[in-house]
Amino acid sequence: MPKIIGLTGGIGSGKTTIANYLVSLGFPVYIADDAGRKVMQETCVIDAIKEKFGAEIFEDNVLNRAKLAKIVFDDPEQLKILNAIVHPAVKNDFNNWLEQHLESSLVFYESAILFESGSYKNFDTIITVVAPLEMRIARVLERDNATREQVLNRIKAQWTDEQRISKSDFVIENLNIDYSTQKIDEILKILSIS
Ligand SMILES: CC(C)(COP(=O)(O)OP(=O)(O)OC[C@H]1O[C@@H](n2cnc3c(N)ncnc32)[C@H](O)[C@@H]1O)[C@@H](O)C(=O)NCCC(=O)NCCS
Ligand SMILES: Nc1ncnc2c1ncn2[C@@H]1O[C@H](COP(=O)(O)OP(=O)(O)OP(=O)(O)O)[C@@H](O)[C@H]1O
Repeated sequence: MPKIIGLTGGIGSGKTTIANYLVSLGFPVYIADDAGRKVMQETCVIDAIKEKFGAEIFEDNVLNRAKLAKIVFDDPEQLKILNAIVHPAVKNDFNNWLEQHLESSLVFYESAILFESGSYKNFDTIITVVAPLEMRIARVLERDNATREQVLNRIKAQWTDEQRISKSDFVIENLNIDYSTQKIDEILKILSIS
């Protein structure tokens, strides 16, 4: 059974960038955002979302993600409802994915909400990526063509870096990609020894 390493960090911290580096090294990495998108195309999940949020957030049976994002990131109670629908499906999807990687010694689970969702309890080690708040916001504004308010609403739905650091085994301050990849290399050496 592989050791499962959680990789987390707030929106715009750079965890997907670091996840891509791990993939380039040949490690199996499970990307929770991608899994979320995948399971949200399953009929049972679509039906549950329609029931709770209304069919009007779908156009030609395709979910308008921006419309749903507005609803759930403006109201924590609505986000809880959506999480309760999607997260169990992602957990099931991850277990199926893990079955494909039983021969690996190390696999990674990348998600912005490892702590918030409680899934960190299933992992041996947690690596958290951090960056100054304004740097994270600027990165997401550029990447997603989002508004500052939209980014801040997502940040409000997530733990703070201080909260994450207090429960992490390793912390990478991702100001510079070269430094971050060097830090990951150091962590990998420690993990492969332990
Ligand atoms: C509301 C949705 C449709 C918006 O989709 P959109 O394409 O705009 O965002 P995407 O899913 O790519 O997420 C982008 C980033 O938003 C943040 N975010 C997404 N979901 C959540 C959440 N439940 N809580 C806090 N932050 C979140 C994360 O930083 C994530 O990396 C989508 O985020 C969603 O379905 N979220 C609930 C399910 C979920 O938690 N998915 C993420 C991992 S399982
Ligand atoms: N050290 C860095 N220097 C400059 N830009 C960076 C750095 N790290 C990441 N980025 C860029 O910042 C943006 C956010 O990075 P990334 O997508 O990896 O964040 P994330 O933590 O996965 O965010 P999300 O929670 O939205 O998935 C991307 O456009 C990425 O290319």
